[in-house]
Amino acid sequence: MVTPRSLRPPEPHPIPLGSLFPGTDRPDVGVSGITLDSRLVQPGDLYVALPGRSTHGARFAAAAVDAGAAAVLTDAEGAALAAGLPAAVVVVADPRRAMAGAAADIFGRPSERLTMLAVTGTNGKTTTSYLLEAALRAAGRRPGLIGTIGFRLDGQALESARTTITTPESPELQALLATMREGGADSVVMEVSSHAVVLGRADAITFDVAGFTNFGRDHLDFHGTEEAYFEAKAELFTAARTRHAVVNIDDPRGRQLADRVRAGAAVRLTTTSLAPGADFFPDRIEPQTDGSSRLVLTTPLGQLDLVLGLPGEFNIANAVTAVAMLAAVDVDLDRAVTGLAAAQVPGRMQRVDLGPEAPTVIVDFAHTPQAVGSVLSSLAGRRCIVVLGAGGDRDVQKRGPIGAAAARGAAVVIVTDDNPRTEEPAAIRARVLEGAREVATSLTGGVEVLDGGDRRSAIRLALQRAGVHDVVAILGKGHEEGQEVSGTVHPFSDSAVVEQEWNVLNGGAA
Ligand SMILES: CC(=O)N[C@H]1[C@@H](OP(=O)(O)OP(=O)(O)OC[C@H]2O[C@@H](n3ccc(=O)[nH]c3=O)[C@H](O)[C@@H]2O)O[C@H](CO)[C@@H](O)[C@@H]1O[C@H](C)C(=O)N[C@@H](C)C(=O)N[C@H](CCC(=O)O)C(=O)O
Ligand SMILES: Nc1ncnc2c1ncn2[C@@H]1O[C@H](COP(=O)(O)OP(=O)(O)OP(=O)(O)O)[C@@H](O)[C@H]1O
Ligand SMILES: N[C@H](CCC[C@H](N)C(=O)O)C(=O)O
Repeated sequence: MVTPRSLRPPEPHPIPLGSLFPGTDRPDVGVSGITLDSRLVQPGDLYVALPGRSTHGARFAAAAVDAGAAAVLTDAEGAALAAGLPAAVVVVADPRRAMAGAAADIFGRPSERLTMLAVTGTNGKTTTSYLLEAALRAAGRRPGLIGTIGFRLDGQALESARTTITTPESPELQALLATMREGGADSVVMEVSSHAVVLGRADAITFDVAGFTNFGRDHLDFHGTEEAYFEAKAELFTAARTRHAVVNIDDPRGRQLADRVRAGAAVRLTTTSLAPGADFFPDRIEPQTDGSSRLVLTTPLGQLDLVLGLPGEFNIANAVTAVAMLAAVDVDLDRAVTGLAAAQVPGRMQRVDLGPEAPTVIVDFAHTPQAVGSVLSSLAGRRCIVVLGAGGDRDVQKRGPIGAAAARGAAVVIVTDDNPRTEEPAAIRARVLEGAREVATSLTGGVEVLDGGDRRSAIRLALQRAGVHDVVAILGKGHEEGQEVSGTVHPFSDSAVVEQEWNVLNGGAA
């Protein structure tokens, strides 16, 4: 079977172009779908020709029309490029913003018939979304899930080719919401990245609740400054975008956001924290030997007992945020929290079991300095060997701090490649190594910092160096099943490579 690049509801319902753009000179043209990629055009689509970083989508308008596009939406520059096309052309000042409204209308405004829950924050979006999904299902709801790992309906993966994009562009997003609604979803949990807010991907949706997990260093390549990055996230908590804000106030940006929402008085506010002083916080945390925790939460609705299967204090914070979001949309909490005991997230604090004679191996998606720090502090108490790098074509300023966070939390730091993309792998490693070495030389404990070369070799080295009582933490790629090098994605799964290299080290076949 060919995996579809994007999902659409099976029965298109054409609507007149004039109902989308009342000023158009071709109001009767019927439009039954929408896309911003000429390669994905289906007959009857509105092709949105957007200006991009490398080219203008209008250069592909002729190909889109050949593929059956009924109309083209673009800006003035695009209109000049698309002049003479045998299709209706609608010209607006900001086609990206217009696209979101048109996508919602074309697919029947599905979000208005769903309970919509958004999660944003530098780290924890995917984890919190999975916790929400598990809890909603335990409460008898049928949730859709949209995020970095993919799309799911009621716990089952939907078949669709994926990149690592967290929040799809509005045409794909609205089509997905409609597909989920037609598939019986009553609610949708989605990750909303800061890119998505700036690029208007989730415009035309008013969420019932939006949750804020935390704020740290990432994506300065896209946003330019930390302030702009914060403002992008804060925008999700305005009345045009959500009815209720659930804000974790454990970091200064969370407190700033909560103050702002409170002062604005247009959006209901619930605060969460790991400590007293918020509406929802854990009153008691009892760690269990298997990594799970028994929690008693204080909430405005009374005390709530629950078991959280995911290890790590930061996951307790994610769980508290999830519970407060469920309360905000009136889900039966006593039933919902029973789903949190068994909830798992692929590639997040994932244990790779190599047997009783082997070190403990953890695969985790930590790819920010803050996430690396949280994971390593959750493993404190045991000698830890960490394997990590940083992605190419992403925020260069986080590379040194990622190395530094690793050196602060581990006994041995093995620096390797993440997804180098179009960059020279050794140059990326050099920045991470530099950050790690700076910290290592300032510490008295004798942290060892090594250049592990390619990822397979680095994993092998870590396993060679680890004793049975040690922990090997392989960070940055989590659930990813490929490694992108110079435009090609090579199959690569950290957990599978760990198993292969362990077998080889123990005399077996790869
Ligand atoms: C760097 C970046 O943000 N790029 C976005 C941008 O692409 P671009 O400007 O490079 O586009 P371009 O290549 O110049 O092409 C211009 C237009 O022509 C179209 N085109 C191009 C070629 C063709 O044959 N046919 C065609 O129609 C393209 O679809 C595009 O609309 O416009 C595209 C569509 O408009 C976006 O999908 C794309 O996101 C890319 C895929 C991306 O990687 N984004 C990342 C950075 C991202 O969004 N990340 C966030 C953050 C996750 C987190 O929090 O960790 C996310 O939500 O995933
Ligand atoms: N609340 C948290 N605080 C700090 N670190 C966290 C938190 N939650 C998760 N992490 C760390 O961040 C990593 C990524 O977590 P997760 O995938 O849930 O975040 P995300 O926001 O969805 O990331 P991305 O935006 O890249 O998809 C985890 O593997 C873990 O190491
Ligand atoms: N959503 C994040 C994921 C990063 C994952 C890491 N493995 C990398 O490739 O940098 C990004 O696109 O920046």
